[in-house]
Amino acid sequence: MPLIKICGITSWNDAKAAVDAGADMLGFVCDENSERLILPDVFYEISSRLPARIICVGAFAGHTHPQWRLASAELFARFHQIQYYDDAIWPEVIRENWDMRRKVKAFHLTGDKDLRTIAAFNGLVQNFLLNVHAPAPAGHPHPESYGWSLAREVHQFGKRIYLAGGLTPETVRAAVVNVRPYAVDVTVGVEASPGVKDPAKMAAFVRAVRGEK
Ligand SMILES: O=C(O)c1ccccc1N[C@@H]1O[C@H](COP(=O)(O)O)[C@@H](O)[C@H]1O
Repeated sequence: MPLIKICGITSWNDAKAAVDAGADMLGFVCDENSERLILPDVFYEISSRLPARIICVGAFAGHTHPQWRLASAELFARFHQIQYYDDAIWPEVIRENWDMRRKVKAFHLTGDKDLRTIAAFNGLVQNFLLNVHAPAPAGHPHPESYGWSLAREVHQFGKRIYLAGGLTPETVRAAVVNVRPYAVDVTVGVEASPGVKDPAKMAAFVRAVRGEK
């Protein structure tokens, strides 16, 4: 069974609902342009109240909020993992101190060419997050699962694969069966509105991952 990461948590109510639904990992977005930005003091408060089993992931892409750029090593230590796209502006404290086993390199997987980019990171991190949004070539026999078949090819690198990209309670079971990821990662598919989670959608997502009705 893959681990379940619910990303874009912005409040204690949403964090609690995600935990109650059965999430294993919670993602906290540090990008100042995201509708799901969380500030350090709110993250501190939420992370202080979470059960010990929950893995906290800091999500970095683009313009890291100034408060996060200046945040202390002690606060960053509350992130069990850091997930990052190449365009992320790194806080100094992460650049210098982070263990590769706790880094999750995120990629947009849009086609075959991205597999070569991913190969170049093979020796650098142990976890790959694949944000799959790959339109199938014209006439492809299985357009609905083309992106997942690309994601499956990434297993050749022997990394932990975190599968993301438009997953919903309706699609996640097929994604799990197709790709067999280490973890699934969802944001928009379990939201009521941008930055606000829907408890019923989170519960349905978890049931679907587990293959329950
Ligand atoms: O969702 C954001 O705003 C965000 C901002 C910065 C880094 C990561 C972010 N979210 C990640 O987006 C993918 C796909 O999520 P979705 O389910 O397709 O909405 C996922 O990895 C999130 O962690």
